[in-house]
Amino acid sequence: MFSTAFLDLPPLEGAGGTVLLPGSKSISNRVLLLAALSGGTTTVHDLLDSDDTRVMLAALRQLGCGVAQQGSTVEITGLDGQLKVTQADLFMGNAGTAIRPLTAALAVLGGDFTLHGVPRMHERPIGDLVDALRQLGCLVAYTGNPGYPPLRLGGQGAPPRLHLDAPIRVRGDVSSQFLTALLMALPLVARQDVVIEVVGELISKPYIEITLNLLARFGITVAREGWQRFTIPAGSRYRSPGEIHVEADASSASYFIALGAIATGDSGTIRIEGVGEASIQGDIRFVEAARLMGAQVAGGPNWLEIRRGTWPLKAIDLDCNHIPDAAMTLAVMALYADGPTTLRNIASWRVKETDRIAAMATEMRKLGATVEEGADFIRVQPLANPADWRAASIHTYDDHRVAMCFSLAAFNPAGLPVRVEDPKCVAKTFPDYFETLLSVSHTATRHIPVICVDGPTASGKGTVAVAVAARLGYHFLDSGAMYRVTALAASRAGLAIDTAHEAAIATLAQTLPVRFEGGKVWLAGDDVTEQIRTEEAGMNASRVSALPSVRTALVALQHSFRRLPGLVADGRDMGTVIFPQASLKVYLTASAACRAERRHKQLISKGISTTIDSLRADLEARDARDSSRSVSPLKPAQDALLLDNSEISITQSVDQVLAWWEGRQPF
Ligand SMILES: Nc1ncnc2c1ncn2[C@@H]1O[C@H](COP(=O)(O)OP(=O)(O)OP(=O)(O)O)[C@@H](O)[C@H]1O
Ligand SMILES: Nc1ccn([C@@H]2O[C@H](COP(=O)(O)O)[C@@H](O)[C@H]2O)c(=O)n1
Repeated sequence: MFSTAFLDLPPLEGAGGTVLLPGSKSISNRVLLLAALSGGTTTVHDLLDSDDTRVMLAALRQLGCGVAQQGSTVEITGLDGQLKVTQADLFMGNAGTAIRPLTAALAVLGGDFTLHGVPRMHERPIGDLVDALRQLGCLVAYTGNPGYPPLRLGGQGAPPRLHLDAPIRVRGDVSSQFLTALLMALPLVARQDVVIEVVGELISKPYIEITLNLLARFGITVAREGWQRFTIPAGSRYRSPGEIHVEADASSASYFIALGAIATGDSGTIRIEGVGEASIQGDIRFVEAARLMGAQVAGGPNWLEIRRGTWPLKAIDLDCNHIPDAAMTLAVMALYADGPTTLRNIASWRVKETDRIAAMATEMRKLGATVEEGADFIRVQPLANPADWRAASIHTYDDHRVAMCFSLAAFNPAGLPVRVEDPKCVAKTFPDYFETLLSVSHTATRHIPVICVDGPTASGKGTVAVAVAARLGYHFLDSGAMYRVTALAASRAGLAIDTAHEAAIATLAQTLPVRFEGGKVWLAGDDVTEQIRTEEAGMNASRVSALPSVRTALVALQHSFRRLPGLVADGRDMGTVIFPQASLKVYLTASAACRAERRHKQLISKGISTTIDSLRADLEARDARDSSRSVSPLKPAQDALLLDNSEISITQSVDQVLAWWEGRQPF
């Protein structure tokens, strides 16, 4: 997951490949609660691992359920319809799919519970559910603003006396989650037939279909008359199915369906696995909307394949009540359409993680689009000409879907980058979204930004480059380590490091079995991280690096680090030879005395005893060889910015490099 303050997506062009999507949030949290309310143990496979499911799992543990997790498989040992713990303070984060059904289930079971969440959760309405629960006879109190969490349930010792004779009326026109909550809670008390009547036009019916489908898997068959009246039969009782698989998330699929429709088709198709035409999720109908806009979509029961069809995409005017979450993706697709697109019946967007109608309109305007918004609709004019597009920094409102949708703007025909602020907000449903997107996206190499940090020995290049890469979410190339590993491989092969063995060492370098993983360096299965860090290894690296054929042999390996979303490379010739077109080149230096002192401290801290004088002599000898060799000598690139950090801290050095970088961004 990218935990950086922002993620700069370079302009993207093509896309192709297979994506495995995380489990559906709606199904995951429903299944967890149903398993918790059932008796015995339910093994849940392919569970989504996200903020919202973690909130639900934490609550279930607090309530006394058994929870054993291994990867994406979780075993829930349920409560069999009886509370084990009758008092708890439950943190619900911003998970609507957790707070609503838990409120209903705990309210009908009795006990004394408080449920609260993050500030945005306290702005999300729950009044219609509370009204329905109060009709039933449950004790529910608002401890903050009326109509919104936090809530206190019960608190009077004895379980509530429920009035089940009359139909329980609940509004269905704000959120379908209130009806879902009742449908999941009332089987716990169905000593007689329990009837729920929906007041107003029920929105988001497909989510109710998911609820009914899953209830059936757990032994509850609800009788339904249209979408207005639901009856839970007397004697209903939760029965665990033993094992259950969670489908991949159909709304997460929408970004990749859109990707297939937008990205140039040369790179092939986008294949989505884990969800397909047999999905029980309503958002699978996003496929129909994408086809209307021109996407070519083929599919099987649990897979989809998408490629670009009509281009530009076709503008649509669509009632999106059946796909409220996935419809946000259509709004960004509309930027690539041949006319204005209107998405209607989306009032529920206003009460989601943020006011999504306002958020989408505001952020699309930053990209240059003309957007009209109403209480329950949004109309987007396409950005027909490349010149209409603007590079924008997209605010994401702690809303995963805003972040994911706007990543698709990186395919703009103007070749502009897009900044996504707070990219970790995708953790709500799809923690590895950006990694997945970038793994199937392509762009011209020249679009992938590179920052070069060159300079003499021990000037702090590695330290600064690693920190800059971490702040930007970029890859890191330690080119010196390649020369160090090559020298080690040569000595392991019994090759003296001299011109007589240049060809043999170059051959070795060309197929060097080196791997850089999690801060470690591996040579053919050996962890050589520490071994290559000695002063002797540095000196050998300097000798090997003076051999021209060895340098040539290592070029392709260094270029292979230039991957999306960007690279920070440290070495001696990053800016002069390896990445001469780099977007930013920094030549980092410090006085020899300062560098010798730093290296001394570094080695002493590792328990290696040495003297400052000998280190200074070594590093000056190394710099002299590196600067005077015939190929790729150490020197600042003509367009490098010089940074002498003798008198400044690591943090100041990093901030300076980032400030230079920011100064070159178009946002
Ligand atoms: N202002 C500073 N900027 C960067 N590094 C500093 C600074 N002050 C102290 N250091 C320390 O200097 C030491 C040398 O840094 P580092 O190993 O990153 O240098 P390098 O240039 O990559 O070395 P080499 O050329 O051997 O690869 C580290 O222990 C680092 O913490
Ligand atoms: N781009 C580079 C990087 C390194 N070298 C040589 O390798 C030696 C070790 O490098 P460190 O950065 O790990 O200290 C260095 O002294 C150079 O001789 C290089 O030539 N080009």
